[in-house]
Amino acid sequence: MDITLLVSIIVVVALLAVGGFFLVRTRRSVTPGKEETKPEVTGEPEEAAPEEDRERDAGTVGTPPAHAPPAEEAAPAPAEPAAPEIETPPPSAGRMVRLRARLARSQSSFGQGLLTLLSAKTLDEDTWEEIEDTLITADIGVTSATQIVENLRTRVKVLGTRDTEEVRGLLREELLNQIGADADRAVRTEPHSGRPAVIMVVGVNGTGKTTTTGKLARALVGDGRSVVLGAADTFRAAATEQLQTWGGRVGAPVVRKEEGADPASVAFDAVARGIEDGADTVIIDTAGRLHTKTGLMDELGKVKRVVEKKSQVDEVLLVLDATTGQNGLRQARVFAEVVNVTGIALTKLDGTAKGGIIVQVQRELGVPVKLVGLGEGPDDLAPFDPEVFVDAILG
Ligand SMILES: Nc1nc2c(ncn2[C@@H]2O[C@H](COP(=O)(O)OP(=O)(O)OP(=O)(O)O)[C@@H](O)[C@H]2O)c(=O)[nH]1
Repeated sequence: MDITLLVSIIVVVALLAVGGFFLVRTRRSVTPGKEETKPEVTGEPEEAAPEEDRERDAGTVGTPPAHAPPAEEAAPAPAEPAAPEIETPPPSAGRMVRLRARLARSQSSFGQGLLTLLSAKTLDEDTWEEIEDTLITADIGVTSATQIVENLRTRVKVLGTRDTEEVRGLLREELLNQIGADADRAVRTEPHSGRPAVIMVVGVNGTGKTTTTGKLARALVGDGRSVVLGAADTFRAAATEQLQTWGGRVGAPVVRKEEGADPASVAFDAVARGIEDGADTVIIDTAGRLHTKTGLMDELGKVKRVVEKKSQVDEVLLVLDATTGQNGLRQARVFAEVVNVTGIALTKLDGTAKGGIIVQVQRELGVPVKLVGLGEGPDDLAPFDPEVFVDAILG
């Protein structure tokens, strides 16, 4: 082979090899760059293909690109928040019967204990003492417990029998006597002289005032009444919100002011609003206050006096927590001195077996228990019915 031809072939092969090498390098150097910028489904594309745009508009392509407006911006302006749905609460009649099972759950152990003791073969001194202790443990109070035992002893002796049904009947009568089956327990909610009835709700912190105010408003609305609520617990902002929620659910207007406002002025305005609206009942929720704090108790007296410049106060409901026992009694005494309590709302009776507090608090204050709270549900407040109560105790 000609040397020139051989050299030419070598040069051509060398050129081809070098060219091929650069071609491969260039490709390699482009590919990773593309990989860095190319979006994955959730990445950021340089420019979306029209098809992709349509898909994105339809919301079918993953996360939107960072430079694209967020979905919320693109979406039409949100509609006005829907007005809360006004509920139609059930009427108050027969509530305690409906809640009897709950009452039986919390109170019947005490009733069953009494019945077992009374049905014992021999009713000796020790057994009678045990009966008295059982009554005292249920917070019925020593005076009432002694009276019940004395009466039962006499009647059992006279009757000469201890048939279970008869014993049950005797105990039922004695308990009803102590509770007072004939007391006037109606909450004064009726409008009069062209004005709404005015109810003030008072008590120490956490007893359930706001909840009871809300539940009572619901029950009244359920009975076909119109109600205005006064959020005079200006001390605790959450209480106003809580009351607003209760009112909103049943369409009852709530008169409120900023946190720390003068509670007397809120109460006054609420009554004025009630009169203006021709409402049936105005219920004023007041701040929880310790009965031991003179300043706070004076303030409560002032709230009542200021309201009375506008209208008489028909009902002062003292809310007592049934689980606090003797302490509740002490609170009741002090409140009664300051604001002339006319009725008691005994809450949380579902959480204690000490239902006997009803007897004691009425005896101490001479004021009837008018309402009982039997749970946290919106309709778990009932007008107090002594017979249903005693029957729940005795099972
Ligand atoms: N189990 C039960 N809980 C109740 C009852 N009544 C109220 N409560 C609960 O008691 C707690 C306190 O109720 P509120 O109404 O906030 O008490 P308040 O007296 O207004 O409280 P302050 O404004 O702090 O004085 C809440 O968790 C209520 O749900 C009842 O009858 N049974």
